[in-house]
Amino acid sequence: MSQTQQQDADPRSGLPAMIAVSSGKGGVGKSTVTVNLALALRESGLRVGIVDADLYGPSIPGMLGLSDSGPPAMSPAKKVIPAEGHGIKVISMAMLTSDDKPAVLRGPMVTKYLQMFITQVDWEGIDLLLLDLPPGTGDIQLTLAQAFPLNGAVVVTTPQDVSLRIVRRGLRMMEQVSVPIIGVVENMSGFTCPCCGTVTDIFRQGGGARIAQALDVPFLGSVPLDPEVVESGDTGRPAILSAPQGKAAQAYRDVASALAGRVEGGRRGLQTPFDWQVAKGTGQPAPGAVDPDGNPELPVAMRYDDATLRITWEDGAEMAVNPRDMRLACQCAACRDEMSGARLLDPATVPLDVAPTRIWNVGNYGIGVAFSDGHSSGIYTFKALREMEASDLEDV
Ligand SMILES: Nc1ncnc2c1ncn2[C@@H]1O[C@H](COP(=O)(O)OP(=O)(O)OP(=O)(O)O)[C@@H](O)[C@H]1O
Repeated sequence: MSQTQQQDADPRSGLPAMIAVSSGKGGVGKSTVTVNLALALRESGLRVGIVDADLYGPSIPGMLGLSDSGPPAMSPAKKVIPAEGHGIKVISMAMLTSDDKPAVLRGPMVTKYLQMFITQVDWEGIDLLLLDLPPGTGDIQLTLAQAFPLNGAVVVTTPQDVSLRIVRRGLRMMEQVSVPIIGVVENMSGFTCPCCGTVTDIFRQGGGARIAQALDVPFLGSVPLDPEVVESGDTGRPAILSAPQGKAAQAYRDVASALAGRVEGGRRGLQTPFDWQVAKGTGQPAPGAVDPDGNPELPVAMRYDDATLRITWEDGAEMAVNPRDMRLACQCAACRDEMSGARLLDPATVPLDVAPTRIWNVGNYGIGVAFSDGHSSGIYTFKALREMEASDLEDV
């Protein structure tokens, strides 16, 4: 297969919208929120899939009654067919390993599995993929945020004030890789009495809303602590289905509609993913809207003419980038010494008319560029690109 053919078959293109569900620490009910949200969104007409990205502690199949689904089958197009429980398609490490064989994976394998879960699974027809992340802010979270253009992240927390610091860490990580925070969900907020339905606050109430306010992100709603939720999770029939009129089910529906509203209204910048074959003139990313109060480090349009890459930023600023300056500014390990930052690339080896042949998005925070001199390992963050405008370029 030629390089061009490979590029045409970019497995990231045509992916559904993706939302990560994360939490600063384990046991706050993130997976339970994920399955119930998926079902609530399905009730509202969306076709939803779940990627159980908690490779070391997969729990989604059990919650959807799929504990014995066995290894997944392959489609004629050689894609993995996800299992389906209560109308929700799901892929999980639990389907690939048996219970008594825990997944022991080193970093590169983690990346490989996550990429496989997203690009090698038949998600055809799915509108929205929820990614149930493992708790915390480690490798898996970063890999996903960097490799795929996540539309946003939902952070699940419990009401106690002590969660604030932990949630803040999670939000910062998402911020660093430009994944927008869709909002905070407070779980186990108040206890619902199974006899009379009265809600009693066990922890100090409203911690989730306070966290959201303190960190200046939207609050999506609270889900009560409800024995029905535990029971239904254990039996593979989530609360939305087993007690559809219950307080918890109603709370999940409220969170789902707040989430859906924010996803639809919240798309900004260039439309991602994109894989722009600059040399062939195909796949140019569709532009987003300019907003004078917008993000100065978010590109909303890119075009290439007159041997110049022209970028429009959300704040309306226009920038013209010379492709050779861009090539010489490459920060990849082949072009820069990782320790000292000194340039390893000899400018004399870069043709004066070097041009980008292909530009693709890297997550939500940058672009990868393939140049006509054959170099394609550089990543240009939006922040670095915007700063190129002001910086003195090195002598060439
Ligand atoms: N609103 C709720 N009311 C009562 N119990 C709940 C609620 N939400 C979750 N739980 C229970 O809390 C336990 C942990 O939930 P879950 O596995 O969803 O957490 P998690 O944050 O995904 O954990 P981890 O990331 O460590 O796997 C489960 O037994 C679940 O049934």
